[in-house]
Amino acid sequence: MSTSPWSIDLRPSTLLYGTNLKCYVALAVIAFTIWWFQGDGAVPVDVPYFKAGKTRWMFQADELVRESYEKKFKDRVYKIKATEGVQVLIPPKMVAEIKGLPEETLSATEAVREALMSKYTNFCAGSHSDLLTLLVRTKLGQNLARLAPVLREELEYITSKELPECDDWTSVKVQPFALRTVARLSGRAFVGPEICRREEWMDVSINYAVHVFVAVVKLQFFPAWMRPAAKYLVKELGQIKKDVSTAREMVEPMILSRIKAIEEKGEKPDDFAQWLLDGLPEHEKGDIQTQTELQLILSAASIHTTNNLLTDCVLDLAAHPDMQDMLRDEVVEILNEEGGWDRKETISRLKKMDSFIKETQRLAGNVTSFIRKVCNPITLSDGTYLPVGTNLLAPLAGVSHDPRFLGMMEEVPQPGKAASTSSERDAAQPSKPIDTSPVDTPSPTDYITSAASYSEYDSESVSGSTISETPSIFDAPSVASSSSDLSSYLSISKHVEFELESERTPIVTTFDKSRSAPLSEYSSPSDESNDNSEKPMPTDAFDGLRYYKLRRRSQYDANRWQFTSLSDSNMNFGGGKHACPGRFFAGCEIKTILAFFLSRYELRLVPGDERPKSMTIMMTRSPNPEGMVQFRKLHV
Ligand code: HEM
Repeated sequence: MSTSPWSIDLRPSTLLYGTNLKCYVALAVIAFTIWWFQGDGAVPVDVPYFKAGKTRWMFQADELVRESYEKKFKDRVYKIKATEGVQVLIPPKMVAEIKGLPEETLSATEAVREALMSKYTNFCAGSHSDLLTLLVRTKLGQNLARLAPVLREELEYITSKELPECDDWTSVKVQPFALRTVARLSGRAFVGPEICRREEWMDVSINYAVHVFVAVVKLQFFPAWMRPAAKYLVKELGQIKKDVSTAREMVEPMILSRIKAIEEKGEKPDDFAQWLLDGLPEHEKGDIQTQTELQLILSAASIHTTNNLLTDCVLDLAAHPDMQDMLRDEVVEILNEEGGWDRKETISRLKKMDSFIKETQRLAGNVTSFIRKVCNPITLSDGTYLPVGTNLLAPLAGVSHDPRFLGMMEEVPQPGKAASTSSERDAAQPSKPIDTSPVDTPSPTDYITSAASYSEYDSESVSGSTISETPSIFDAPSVASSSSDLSSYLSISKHVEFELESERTPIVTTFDKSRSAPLSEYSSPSDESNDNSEKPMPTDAFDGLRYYKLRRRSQYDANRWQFTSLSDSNMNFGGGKHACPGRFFAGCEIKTILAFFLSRYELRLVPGDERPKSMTIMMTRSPNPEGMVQFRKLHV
């Protein structure tokens, strides 16, 4: 019998009936009570508490984080009791201090492993995580131009099959359609056309992440010491294993035939599966299990994140018909030019759309970001001591409404002196910036970093955010663990360095007034946005051109406020070495889909409805899966 994701499937299944139902309820109550009273098991961190019940964290984390940030703490470090244990929230200026710390001191991998309970869910790229990230950032990022027409082809295919005709206004449930669309397009880039159109692939690539998430939520109801036994009550753990074996059945013949084709004809397809095969050390090329698991992890990292944003964009388009007209004009002008869809720079020229997507993400994006675990003690510049085991988060839901970080105020809090680690203190060295990479140096106006230093063109095509983020062989000991692995890794690494070098624009290191010169590209007198509405709207309002207007201010701003730019106050893609390497692909995918919709349909909310509200479960905010929008074919 199918149960809701919240129920626990106890065997035998008859347990759910008759007197056994009482037993089930009793067990659920016991589990809930234990969960409620269980200690958080967290290390003591001497910072103020924002008092709130765990259930608030569970169902209203967005309001909770925003309230705690806005009403009380803003630039101070504080903590909240969460279902995952006590979480320490750090403001942007502290993120700036610590984001460059090495993995041995501040670990993203450990934090994710713990948050996703890898011990039980097996969700972990393990020693291949650096390779996975490197390939996404470089090979996938650099091939966006080649992929764009392929993605469009896949989009035409799925739309023709799954979107109704829409000759007149037709209601469409946005989230499920968008999810299948993103899964199909991503699948095309990840595993190629043979597999991506198979329904079984669609199913596992979407549901593997769902099963991991639900398993984690269920396991959280049990204290850590009960989980080794409680895992038998969580049916999703079994589904995860099944997903891997179903995926393996598809991946295995593909990999084997590719290895054969390379040997016999030297033929190579152009997709992630091939880049991964090329990137793995020789003795792992036949390791089908690893390649299957990495494909599922890649799908989990990319499909739901991209779909959530795409769905929110479609809902915002329907709620703002004026934006539709403006974006459609831009799309028609740029994409309808000769070869528009196929040209390398086309997608990056959709600057109003870029702004619109970024604004949607600001208001509907993550509740928190920068999930990290302290592995060596850190002392922040304000004296806060973070012991080993501290769980860190950035309070994104609060920061994203703070006018100081949206170019609306001149004065922003200055970064403090940098954090120090225990080894530095032990050596009695004076406090010095730990994150010494020039591009990661906070600017005086905001803690802007990394990708903001790349031009739009480079961001779209290079897919690198900072030089310091380009992994060196020294960053990847696990990949380069033997001499043959080393040469294999080196060959990727050299290739990558070369490509980055050749496409990179000069890195801007410190804030320079000359960069504030008005940007002629954005200053056309005929431009409808070059009017008295240059000022962004208040931060609670949806202003689709907010970032477009900011980008018009100077070359510096043109880079700083792109969808893919990172900063310590705009952390929807995280920050530092682990910042999302797939954001360029996500941007390309979303722009391609929105441009396609806009050039063929008009959209509106269902008459009488408001824009469907997002839902939050713990740190995850997602669009309402029932949310409807009406589509109608444009008659041009
Ligand atoms: C709108 C869509 C997306 C959002 C909002 C998003 C967000 C994030 C965030 C917040 C992180 C953690 C960064 C940190 O801790 O500093 C991350 C990491 C990651 N993302 Fe994305 N992501 C998106 C799309 C994608 C796509 C399309 C891919 C792959 C094609 C991808 C691949 C990854 C990978 C591999 C990591 C791990 C990086 C590492 O640990 O080094 N993401 N993403």
